[in-house]
Amino acid sequence: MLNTTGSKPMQDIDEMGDEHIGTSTETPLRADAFEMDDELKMELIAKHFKEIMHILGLDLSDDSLRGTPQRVAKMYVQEVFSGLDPKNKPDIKLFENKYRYSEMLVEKDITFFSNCEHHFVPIYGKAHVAYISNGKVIGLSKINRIVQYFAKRPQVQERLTMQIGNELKEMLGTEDIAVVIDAHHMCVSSRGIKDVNSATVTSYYSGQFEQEEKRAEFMKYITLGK
Ligand SMILES: Nc1nc2c(ncn2[C@@H]2O[C@H](COP(=O)(O)OP(=O)(O)OP(=O)(O)O)[C@@H](O)[C@H]2O)c(=O)[nH]1
Ligand SMILES: [Zn+2]
Repeated sequence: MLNTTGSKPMQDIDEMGDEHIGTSTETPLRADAFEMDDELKMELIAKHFKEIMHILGLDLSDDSLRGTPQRVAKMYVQEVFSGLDPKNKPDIKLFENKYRYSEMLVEKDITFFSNCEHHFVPIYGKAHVAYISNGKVIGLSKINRIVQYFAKRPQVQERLTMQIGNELKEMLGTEDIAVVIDAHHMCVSSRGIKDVNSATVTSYYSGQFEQEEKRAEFMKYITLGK
């Protein structure tokens, strides 16, 4: 579901901070989020980032700083926030479960890097995912790709966890999905409270994973060897 505040022109950035209380697990995007192409987005981000650097008092004629606005713009659009755009969603083909494998499949220790939407600093950690096939099987690397796609957005960990869970549920046509994310937020470690040791754990359980026994089995696998 798209945020309907997006009917405003993109230039109207002073009004982009409108309060919008959504109940969805979708990332709150403006309706016109993809009207600009990536080239124009990078050009405008670079322009505004240059302004931020200028306001901070940095000398943009310095050799090392001169290219930074363009580097940041490219990094935002093509790398760290590329998962905002559905055109970058991984193309995933499923297979028939011809082996009739009926136990859970666990893809664990998927390293990801995301960014906190409150401070725009990194969140990094591990995602552990499991599903029980309802006839369809997914290539292993595609599970990692789904995690990376949703991580490459400004995020809160709860939403990241649910977006991965919901996507797998829909794609695989099974209710039986588990996602656990164990992550560090640099907004907690490098600033603010500056706690370098705490970690945040979130989970998504549906279908058979709502049973204590299945969760315990999943937990056993993700802690194997630790
Ligand atoms: N629930 C949740 N909170 C997050 C996440 N990432 C960051 N936060 C928190 O979002 C909150 C934002 O609080 P504010 O009080 O508006 O921000 P702040 O003044 O920078 O707060 P401090 O970090 O305590 O200095 C902070 O407590 C962050 O730790 C996340 O993924 N999930
Ligand atoms: Zn933060």
